[in-house]
Amino acid sequence: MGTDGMRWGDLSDNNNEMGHVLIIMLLEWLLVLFIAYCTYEAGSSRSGDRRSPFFFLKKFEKKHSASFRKPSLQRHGSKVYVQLEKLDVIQEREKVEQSLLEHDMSHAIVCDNLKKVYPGRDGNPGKSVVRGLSLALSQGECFGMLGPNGAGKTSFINMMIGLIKPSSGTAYVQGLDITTNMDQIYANMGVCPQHDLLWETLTGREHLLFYGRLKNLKGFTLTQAVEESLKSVDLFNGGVADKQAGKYSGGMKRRLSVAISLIGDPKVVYMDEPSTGLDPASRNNLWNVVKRAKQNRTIILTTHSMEEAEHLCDRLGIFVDGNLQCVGNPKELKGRYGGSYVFTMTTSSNHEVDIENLVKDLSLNANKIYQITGTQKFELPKKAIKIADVFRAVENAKSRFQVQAWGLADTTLEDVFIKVAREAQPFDVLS
Ligand SMILES: Nc1ncnc2c1ncn2[C@@H]1O[C@H](COP(=O)(O)OP(=O)(O)OP(=O)(O)O)[C@@H](O)[C@H]1O
Repeated sequence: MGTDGMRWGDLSDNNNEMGHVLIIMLLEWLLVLFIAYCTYEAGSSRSGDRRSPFFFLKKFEKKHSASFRKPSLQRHGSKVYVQLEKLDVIQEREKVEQSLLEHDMSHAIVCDNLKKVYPGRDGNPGKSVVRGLSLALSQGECFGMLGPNGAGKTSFINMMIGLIKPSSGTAYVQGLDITTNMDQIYANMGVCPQHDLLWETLTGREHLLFYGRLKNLKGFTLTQAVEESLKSVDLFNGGVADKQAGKYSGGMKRRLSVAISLIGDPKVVYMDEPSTGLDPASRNNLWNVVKRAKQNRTIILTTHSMEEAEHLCDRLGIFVDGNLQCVGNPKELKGRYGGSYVFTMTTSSNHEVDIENLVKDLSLNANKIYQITGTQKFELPKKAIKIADVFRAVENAKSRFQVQAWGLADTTLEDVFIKVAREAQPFDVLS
């Protein structure tokens, strides 16, 4: 008949290998469990994108690459670009990496090394206009994108709204990937383009009804949303809403474009130079609309107006030649890049040298920002000068020659912009 088989007591018997067998089975079980976890994680990620089964190695990989990233060389045609990332930009990139790694949903928009290269034509090399933009924007944040003409701001927005495809990298809007889930993103996105895209023969109300329907609003909800929208941009009273858009003033058209971008309560809105071409009163009106709209929405706004940026935005990024040069709130940027006073003096042109000498006496480290027919502007390092000394020097100059005007001011956002844009150009391109 059969034997009793193995018993727990036999484990201590050196004549059988049962102890070893159990240890091997335990190790195999742990290994299979780990492989199953990796396979599951690789198949389920935010936005439905597949992750590498070796995603767990990324933590080490990222740390390694971050420390080597600072100055990097890129070749485009005959030009060599030196990328010198500033600490704030590096920190923003790390924030993006962390957010992606942890599936952090507190960010409404996450751009992950977004790049755009327009293909070259007639044998010319391609044009790189967005060179690896990494940005993480919180829910409810209004982010201002500043930059000189041709910096790549519109190209960036066009990628975000699905008009053009990124050449590499991607962005996530509320966890949805712009390269694969644009249809879902559209349902919760609003756009105010740089130039008003309106039908001259349709009224303001008809525009909003049309765009409201595109956002899946129907019946009473649609009528109510249109009415609220018209009221919020001051196009409701006096029958304005039922006038053809072709008869609207520039300010009214712009306000209608902003209203269109906000209909259906989208959680993410892009505004490309919303107040361009408006007179100060219309611009103030529009700013009030945007300010009201900021609650609970993430807005990316491009602008050439420093006043607008300071007025509306929680954070700003200065974008030059496809690269983010700095990022922070307006106060931080002024503090970081503005360790100086701006001294301006206007005299007749034959006293320009006297002014240069006056400034040199105040501080040998002063920098001339510009000189235009008798008006000179200098940066004076705050640490090196006393305001009283400046006043004394100006009084002294006034006793010797005619000073038409002068001023001493703290750094403005415009000074920061000029400084950052100017510093970025010579370093970025070494031909
Ligand atoms: N479809 C295209 N093909 C090739 N080059 C393009 C294309 N669209 C834009 N560019 C070029 O890309 C660069 C960036 O243009 P973009 O409009 O994105 O800049 P921007 O910062 O929005 O400028 P602005 O402030 O003047 O609106 C410019 O040099 C422009 O000529």
